[in-house]
Amino acid sequence: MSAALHIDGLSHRYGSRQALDKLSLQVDAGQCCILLGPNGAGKSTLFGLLTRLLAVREGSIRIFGQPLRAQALARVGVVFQQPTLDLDLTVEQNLSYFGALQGLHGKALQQRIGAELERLQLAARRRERVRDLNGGHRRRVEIARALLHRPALLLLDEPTVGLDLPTRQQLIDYLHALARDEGLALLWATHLVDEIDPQHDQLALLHRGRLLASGAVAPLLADAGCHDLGGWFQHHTGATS
Ligand SMILES: Nc1ncnc2c1ncn2[C@@H]1O[C@H](COP(=O)(O)OP(=O)(O)OP(=O)(O)O)[C@@H](O)[C@H]1O
Repeated sequence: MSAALHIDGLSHRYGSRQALDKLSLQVDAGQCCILLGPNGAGKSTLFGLLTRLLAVREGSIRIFGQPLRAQALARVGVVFQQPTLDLDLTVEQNLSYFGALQGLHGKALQQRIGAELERLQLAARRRERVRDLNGGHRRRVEIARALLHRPALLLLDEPTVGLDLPTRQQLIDYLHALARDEGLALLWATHLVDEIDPQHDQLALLHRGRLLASGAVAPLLADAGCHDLGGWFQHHTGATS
């Protein structure tokens, strides 16, 4: 079976600045891959390439074995770093608009909206304007929207930025459960090691555009002679997480 996401030899430069350098990475169905990297590591550049905001000039990206075209992107959900909801529309209107773009209509669309809002404990907020929601609720609406068309691969670019600790923890648990219980493949960019589930997650450490290490947590720590992920991150990047 093809990997959910297969990246091979991917490079990208802005003028003379090499933002990504021959990155190869694979994420399988049911796997949560945490893409760790300090500021400027190349995480947003990678997300730009994965979502076709940037053109792939060197290397390749395949989604379930397909090249990165509209058909393959239909199986992908994305939560960008910056919120992209329309604040003057209600939760339902934001989701309806997006659902229609994904080819969902009528009863089926209403059912999908109801189901995702219910799962994220947002059903009571359905008719509220997004402007009236707090940051944690807005993020949950964005996640509901990204899952509306039942993607098999979910891309998350620092999804917990700006949230308080309890809200962050709820989201972290919810996202991990999507991989563990529902078989989604997740690629989740962050610079916070406390978002990692050391038992189940795969790690990919990006630094100055290059993949320094990847794999399961325990062998990576053992290889580097480190006892915890904070120390491991610092050992490789010189940065604190
Ligand atoms: N549009 C651009 N033009 C020129 N250089 C850029 C551009 N976007 C990013 N870069 C550079 O490319 C490198 C990778 O940046 P990128 O934003 O992908 O990193 P990041 O890991 O997402 O960082 P952050 O966590 O700060 O968002 C950095 O050196 C950055 O300065």
